[in-house]
Amino acid sequence: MSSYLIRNVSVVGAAPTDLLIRDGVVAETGAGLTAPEATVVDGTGLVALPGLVDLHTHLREPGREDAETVESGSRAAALGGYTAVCAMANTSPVADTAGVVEQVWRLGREAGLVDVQPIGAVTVGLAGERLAELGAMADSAARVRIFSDDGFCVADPKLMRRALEYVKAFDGVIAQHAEEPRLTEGAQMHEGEVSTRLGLTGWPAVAEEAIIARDVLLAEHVGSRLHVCHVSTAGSVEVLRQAKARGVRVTAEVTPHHLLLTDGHAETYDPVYKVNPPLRTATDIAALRAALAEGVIDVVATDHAPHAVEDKECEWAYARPGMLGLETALSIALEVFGPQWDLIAERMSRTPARIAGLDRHGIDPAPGVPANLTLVDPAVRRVIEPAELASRSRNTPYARMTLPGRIVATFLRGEPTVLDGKAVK
Ligand SMILES: NC(=O)N[C@@H](CC(=O)O)C(=O)O
Ligand SMILES: [Zn+2]
Ligand SMILES: [Zn+2]
Repeated sequence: MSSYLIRNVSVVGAAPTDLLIRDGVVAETGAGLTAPEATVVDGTGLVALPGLVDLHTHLREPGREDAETVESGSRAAALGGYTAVCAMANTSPVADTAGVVEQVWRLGREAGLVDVQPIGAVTVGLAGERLAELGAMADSAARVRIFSDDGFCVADPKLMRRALEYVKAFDGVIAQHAEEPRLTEGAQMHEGEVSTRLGLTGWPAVAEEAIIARDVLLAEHVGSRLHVCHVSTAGSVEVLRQAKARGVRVTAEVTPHHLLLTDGHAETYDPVYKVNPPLRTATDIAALRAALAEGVIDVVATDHAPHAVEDKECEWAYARPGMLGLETALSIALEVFGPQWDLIAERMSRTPARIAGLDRHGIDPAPGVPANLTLVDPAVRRVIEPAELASRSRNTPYARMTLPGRIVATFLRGEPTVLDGKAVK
């Protein structure tokens, strides 16, 4: 195995030091280290973070390899500073058996660019009718601990209760896409002033908040772990705040786009802004930012949702919801929060690693720690060019925007997956 000496780097915002990476771990830290055999990386002006961990990634394989593969999504993740991603189950076939989650896990190992941790479906075929083989997925080589029907809500409260009870045995967690389907029939965007003006059917905030309120009560009742996907409204934040104050075992995520973009973008009728849950208002954004800073929302998760051109570049009503996220998430975090490195490490690495049970990730670089880390240049501002993204899809809402921060290098188990801002393989 090769060794790397990163010189003069700031670890999570602290005073610059050297980091020696050898045999897959951080071997030494300190000023003026020497290691003649090591490849030297100049870390001057760079910040080292524990490798980012994404709790919510759509990799599209198996089934929609034209939109993304485990390999292309892994490369996008590494370029975005990630060392681990949790792959959502809404593939084709659905990841609802030990066989499919093992296939995704194996493809992740073969690509070797990030650790791919499959998420298992809660119900067979995401149909919301009967529980999938949760135990078999947990016992498989993929060791699934997060289960989600993401894309759909587990709307039936009895099924949700049984799923929460079932995963308690192995400290699993149910990640809920909170959307009461009866309240969002035909919905095209956030229900509010803009939807009224445009005459588009609205997706009301209460459709999300009602499910979160129900689910925190269910999680409390059975003493199990709930994770809420892509929280998007100020009202949801209040429900979560109260539940956490009561000691309910609930965690929550917010996406970069819900921290930055409003429903006003729908006025362009550009389907790149169509997403589930929909972009909300400036008031919601302010509440989500405050909640993330306080810890009422635990993590930033990308909900990276690649879609092929024909599914996205069409009339708004027919376009699939979802947007890319992996290659821009850190830049959006910097845009929104500035160089609050400890907050960024906490919300994008340490806490998501803990929620996913990925015990070799989310640990700040220090002697003896697995060398899963990323180097960020916060001084660079870059223009986002969709054609330059590693994702197979192009549906970024940040096209031609200038954003702060660039990932210079990413290391997975001591080997670079990204160097000089470029994927190594
Ligand atoms: N977020 C989205 O708008 N779309 C996701 C599904 C989901 O996260 O609900 C997708 O799979 O495309
Ligand atoms: Zn979802
Ligand atoms: Zn999703």
